[in-house]
Amino acid sequence: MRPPPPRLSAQRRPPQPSGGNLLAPPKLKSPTPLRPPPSAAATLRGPAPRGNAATPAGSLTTSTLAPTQRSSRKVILEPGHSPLDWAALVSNPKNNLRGAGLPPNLIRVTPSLLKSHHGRKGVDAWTSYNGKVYNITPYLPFHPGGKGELMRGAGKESDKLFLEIHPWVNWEGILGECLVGIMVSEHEAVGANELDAMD
Ligand code: HEM
Repeated sequence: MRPPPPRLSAQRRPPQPSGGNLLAPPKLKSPTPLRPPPSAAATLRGPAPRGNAATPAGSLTTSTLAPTQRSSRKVILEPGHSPLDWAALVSNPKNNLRGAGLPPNLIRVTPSLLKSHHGRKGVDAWTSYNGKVYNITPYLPFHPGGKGELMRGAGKESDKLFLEIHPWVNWEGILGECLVGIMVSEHEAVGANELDAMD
């Protein structure tokens, strides 16, 4: 038979689970004060992954991956190329981030036109995502994964690569100002290459 637990005044003692004589850990109010507010850069990304009670949304302190699988492939960006610097660049309408020599309207881009924008020999690098074509050249020095990684999508469709690596990144939020046009099949680009002119 167990000895009776030490007597404590009923007022001072929190309710105990039956059979337990350990004091409950102090209760934290809410996790919010422990977390810093989201950075301006974070607002350019998509919504934070949703968590559950064990892994609250936004908590990145735990991972189910082995340490070797977790190593980040982010690069150190040159000074002046932070996400905030990019945000400042895109917010200035004087910066033409679509590239020189394009009409103000969106253009029709055939697979061969996309392929010709490979990013070499002074030619801008274009890539497509969800059927839209973007000039990625101005974003190259700002890409947190490095220029080389981003260039893997140059001259071709990037949907698969992008979604494999960071499906949470808000593509349109970051590259919206670099939108060049939309993908069409090879024979659809007839006449003037301006979308308005067709309708
Ligand atoms: C060919 C396409 C792309 C490839 C192969 C690629 C590759 C990568 C890699 C390897 C990283 C580092 C991930 C890590 O280990 O933390 C990264 C990070 C990142 N990339 Fe890309 N990327 C591509 C396209 C893009 C595009 C088009 C954007 C913008 C619209 C973008 C925005 C970002 C951002 C914001 C991060 C940081 C992610 C974070 O902090 O969680 N990437 N990328």
